[in-house]
Amino acid sequence: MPQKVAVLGTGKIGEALLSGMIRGGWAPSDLLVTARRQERAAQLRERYGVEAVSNAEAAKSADTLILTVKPQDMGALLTELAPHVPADRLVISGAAGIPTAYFEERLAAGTPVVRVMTNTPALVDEAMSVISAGTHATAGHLAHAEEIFGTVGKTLRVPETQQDAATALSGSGPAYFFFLVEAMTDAGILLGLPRDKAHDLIVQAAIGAAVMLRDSGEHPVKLRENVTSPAGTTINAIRELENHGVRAAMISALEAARDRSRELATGNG
Ligand SMILES: NC(=O)C1=CN([C@@H]2O[C@H](COP(=O)(O)OP(=O)(O)OC[C@H]3O[C@@H](n4cnc5c(N)ncnc54)[C@H](OP(=O)(O)O)[C@@H]3O)[C@@H](O)[C@H]2O)C=CC1
Ligand SMILES: O=C(O)[C@@H]1CCC=N1
Repeated sequence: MPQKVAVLGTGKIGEALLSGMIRGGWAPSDLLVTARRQERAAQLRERYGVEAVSNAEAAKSADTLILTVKPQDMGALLTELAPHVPADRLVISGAAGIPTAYFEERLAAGTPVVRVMTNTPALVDEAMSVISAGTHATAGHLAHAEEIFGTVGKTLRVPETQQDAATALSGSGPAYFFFLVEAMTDAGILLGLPRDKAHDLIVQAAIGAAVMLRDSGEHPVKLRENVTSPAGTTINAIRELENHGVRAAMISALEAARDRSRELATGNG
């Protein structure tokens, strides 16, 4: 019998995963979704041909439950779910910050829990999903989580102690690149380019740089040196970035994101 998977709290991340699973060949009849609002449930039914059910029904009829509500909503969801989740269900949390122990304390003894931090490039099958096992999760459970999240991009197993750092790097990471593109587009406007042209130039530079980072096998320092001609334009820009402490700002920013992930551990954030 095929494994049934339910996505509980199907918002941005839940929908990105759901759509990726369907693109990856999962039958909509093997998938269930839950939503807090009726209109959202109807939208998901219409878009994907999946059944939208209550959280309790999902817990009873799916083998794997993927919880994709906000950390602050996780406590209420677990209170609702706990009486309905048999201990043989695999529970996968996609929430930032919340440790597997939080779920284990609230669900039946022995319930396998896997924690996953994915990111929004799941929408274009370029996610980075970082996966950790809870106390009762086996190699088989991790492999099942990898099979699910592998439909939307790359996966990597890490010890759970590294999850808050992973959240700061790859979970939030796309936002930093969007922020940079926004700032560089503003710079293009200052330099006299129309916004749409500035946007296209920066986005293509970003795509080119990303593909080189992924495929060239070169260290980022070497790639940057190759762009930086003696007495040229690039070194003048780099001097300004260093003068403004951009490297230190990045380190502090990611440290702040890691710390916030730790604070979300209680689910009350
Ligand atoms: N956004 C991102 O880049 C990333 C987010 N995450 C994590 O993913 C999780 C979801 O984030 P995101 O998708 O951005 O958030 P969204 O708000 O888009 O999605 C959460 C959804 O859960 C629904 N919901 C809340 N409570 C319940 C409930 N009791 N039963 C059913 N549905 C419920 C919400 O309904 P309603 O629409 O009514 O609010 C909403 O649609 C978070 O835990 C976040 O930490 C992880 C990686 C990246
Ligand atoms: O900002 C957040 O809390 C979520 C988790 C990682 C990305 N977005």
